[in-house]
Amino acid sequence: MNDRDLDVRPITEDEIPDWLRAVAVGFLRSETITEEEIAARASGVLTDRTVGAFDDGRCVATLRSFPQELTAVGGAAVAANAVTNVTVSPTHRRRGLLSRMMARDLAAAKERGDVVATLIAAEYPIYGRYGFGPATTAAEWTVDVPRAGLDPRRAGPEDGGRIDLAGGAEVRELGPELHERIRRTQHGTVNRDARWWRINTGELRVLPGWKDPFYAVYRSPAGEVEGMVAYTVDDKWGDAKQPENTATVQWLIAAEPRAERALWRYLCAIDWVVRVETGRRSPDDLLPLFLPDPRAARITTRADWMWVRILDVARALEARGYQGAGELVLEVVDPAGFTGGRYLLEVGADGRGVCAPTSREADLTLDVSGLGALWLGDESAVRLAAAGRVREERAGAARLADALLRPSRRPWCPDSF
Ligand SMILES: CC(=O)SCCNC(=O)CCNC(=O)[C@H](O)C(C)(C)COP(=O)(O)OP(=O)(O)OC[C@H]1O[C@@H](n2cnc3c(N)ncnc32)[C@H](O)[C@@H]1OP(=O)(O)O
Repeated sequence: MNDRDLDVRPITEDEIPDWLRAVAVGFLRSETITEEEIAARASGVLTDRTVGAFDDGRCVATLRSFPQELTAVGGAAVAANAVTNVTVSPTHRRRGLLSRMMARDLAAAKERGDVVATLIAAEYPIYGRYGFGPATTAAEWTVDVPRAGLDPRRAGPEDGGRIDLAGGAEVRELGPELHERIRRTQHGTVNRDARWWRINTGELRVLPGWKDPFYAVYRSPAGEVEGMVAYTVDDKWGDAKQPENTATVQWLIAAEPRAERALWRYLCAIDWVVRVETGRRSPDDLLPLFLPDPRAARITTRADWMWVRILDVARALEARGYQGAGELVLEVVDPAGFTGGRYLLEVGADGRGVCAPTSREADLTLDVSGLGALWLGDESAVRLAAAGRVREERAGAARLADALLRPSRRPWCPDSF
């Protein structure tokens, strides 16, 4: 059969198990997955947004999307089309199946009125061609606890707050409200639905090998829940029978810096723990500043994390907040035809922007993927201009773009999806 004749189409309920097996093949896990896993994963599949390619009845390519809310700079949530489970079986690679699935999914998102599409890229070179740009950076830190300079006699938070261990059910009860508060202030975060909390507290097992983490909750002096962490600890002993355990953070969220500080210090003060692995944080995370010796916290992994594809330039630029006031004309090149054109962005003294098509001369010309990289403020227009990825049509325009677009803190997307 010619590949062009392979059907790329939404799957039916009956096809979900085959489709899930194809995902497992594409991600090099195994072709056999348990009935329990199929049942748990199937509950998250929206069949009308789940496509597959079928060859002789066998599913050989997969992609699905789901509705998501992404926090823009300034705290507003925009409607995002989150793309995930992208695979093409090794037998059918490089014949255009991903391009066909992606074109279809992005067109549907545009039609629906989503402002952006998002994804976590397995490999850097895959998604730029579809207009996605790397929009957040993930930094994983390792804390060398004995070098951090913390007082080993310390008993707990010095600020009058307290830390309690919690069970999964309590996390499902307290976590969603806390996270909702946090995501309205942190650009780059995405919503966590009830399913996320069930999966991440082990109530819904989508992958084999779940190990119950410890959960700790920080309450402020007034008794308000302000922070939460999930972490596991390994079991390692040195030759001289000294404990050498590593605490690995699954996720740590905090509504206030004091909660963040208390939780990091709590982790660094657990007896036996000599190393704390932080999991995905922002490169400008506060963690090192909470330690007497900040050099004890090193970034050990750093890479692009969430990618953003702008589907509607005007709405995306109006949804976010800005630093300072000014005007900028952007010529956005979008070969896929979703949102290309020349736009005038006018930012007022209140930090809000108005954006509309214009016939004025452009200040900057950039590909829509470049705008995706700039939109959450992680990337710099000056940097992209230096690398030839943004063209300055007027001297100083990239510097002006940075002054408007880059907030004082980096975006952070703690979640994988
Ligand atoms: C959001 C997520 O789910 S991320 C997970 C992505 N999935 C994986 O990494 C699993 C393993 N890999 C795969 O399943 C496949 O290789 C995929 C899905 C990445 C690509 O699927 P394919 O059907 O081979 O891609 P397709 O043939 O449509 O390629 C389109 C273009 O992208 C290029 N391309 C595709 N994958 C890659 C890659 N990994 N690296 C570099 N270029 C790539 C192709 O060369 C082609 O370029 P061209 O148009 O210049 O010729």
